Amino acid sequence: MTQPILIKDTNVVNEGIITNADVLIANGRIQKIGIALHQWDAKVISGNGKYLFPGVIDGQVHFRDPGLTHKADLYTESKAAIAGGVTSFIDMPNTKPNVLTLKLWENKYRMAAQKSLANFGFFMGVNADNIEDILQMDTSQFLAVSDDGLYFTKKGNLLADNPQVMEKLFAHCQCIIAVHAEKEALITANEAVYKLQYGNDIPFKFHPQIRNEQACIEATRDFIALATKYNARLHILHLTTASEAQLFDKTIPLTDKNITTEVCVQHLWFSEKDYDRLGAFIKWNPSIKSEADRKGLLQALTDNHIDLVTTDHAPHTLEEKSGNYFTALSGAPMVQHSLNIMLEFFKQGIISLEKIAEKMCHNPAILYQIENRGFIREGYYADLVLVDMNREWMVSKDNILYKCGWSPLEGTVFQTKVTHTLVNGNLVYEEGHFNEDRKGKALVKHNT
Ligand SMILES: NC(=O)N[C@@H](CC(=O)O)C(=O)O
Repeated sequence: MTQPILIKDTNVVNEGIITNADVLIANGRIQKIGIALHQWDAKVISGNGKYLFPGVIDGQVHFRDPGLTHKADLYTESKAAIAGGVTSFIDMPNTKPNVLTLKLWENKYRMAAQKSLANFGFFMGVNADNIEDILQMDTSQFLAVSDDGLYFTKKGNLLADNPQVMEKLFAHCQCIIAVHAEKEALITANEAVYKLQYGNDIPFKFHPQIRNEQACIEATRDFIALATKYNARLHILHLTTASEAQLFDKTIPLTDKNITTEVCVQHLWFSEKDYDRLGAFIKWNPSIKSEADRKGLLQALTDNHIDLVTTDHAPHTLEEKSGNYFTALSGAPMVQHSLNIMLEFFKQGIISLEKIAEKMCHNPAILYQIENRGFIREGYYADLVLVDMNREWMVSKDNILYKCGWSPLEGTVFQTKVTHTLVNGNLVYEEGHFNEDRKGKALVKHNT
């Protein structure tokens, strides 16, 4: 039995409102939300002046375990996540080997149960190599299948570039199909044009012209058409252009949507103007695009064209990020700072706290049908984040927890700070200190 925890006198941000309340936690769950609660044997945490959010659920991360653990692993990255208020994550299949079989997928759950401090779920990988096997399986057991990142190991194997594979998958898959929507053929043609002029040393600022809007929107349009044809459940990962966002219906409630999408914090935070300063550090796929796209994506998020905020946390070592346009790997770490970024937008008057909770906590739980998480409700798991809304700090090497040890945000001053993070009712993070006794749990999919 662990000691109960009583968070006193805090501002609870949940389901569209902010209320002043106490929250009592025992046996891993939220026992009671109310006024002037008492519990004689509880550890009391003052929430006075602070804001309590449901733990963030990051719907897209690359924690690199197994096989790529020189740059990240389930322990290091889950720890970084928790320091940033992320209590659950769903990890992508482009680990080594790629997660293309049931055995490898189950193995990831076994590993995470030993190593991860946060709760975990795993995408099942799907591409041209394993499509027949996938369709023999009960796909409803997966939170989702995804092709994300798999093209790194075998170029040209993106779903968007394999019409026959796509048709089969969309016709038969019984779970969410989460896709990386970029047309590789267009990108390769653009690369060739810039290569003629610059050789291998194409300046990074041309990344959005190479991995351009057209490559994204054409792929996104095709995926939507296919999902509509088969009435399939499609989720487009990491949207990067304002025009794509308009393809998604903002009027349908999330529970009724068959076609959903997300945006990553980096595409809300950085834009084209940052390439000169940060170069390869902000080379992502899909690319960081124009300032108009950045603003358009923020607008599309607040007006509900976009359903989720994720990170696509994709760490690489500094060595892997050095080199020329072609050799510097795409992706960067983000999971420790995503809530901070969104709270900075709140400070700028762009988004409300309630909307942040909706897009980062409630909606991932609804979209991936995650049982008893994502909300501050009696009986739900106590995955909670307490935030001091007025504490400045600067991202620097000595507070970055990623195994790769760097962030494109170094030098950024945030005005808010996570002070406490609870996972399954355990106080795993408190003012810079970790309690690593308890590991995270597998996310469970509910049946409705
Ligand atoms: N997003 C990235 O730029 N990189 C991802 C792969 C991917 O999502 O394409 C990675 O795994 O490094």
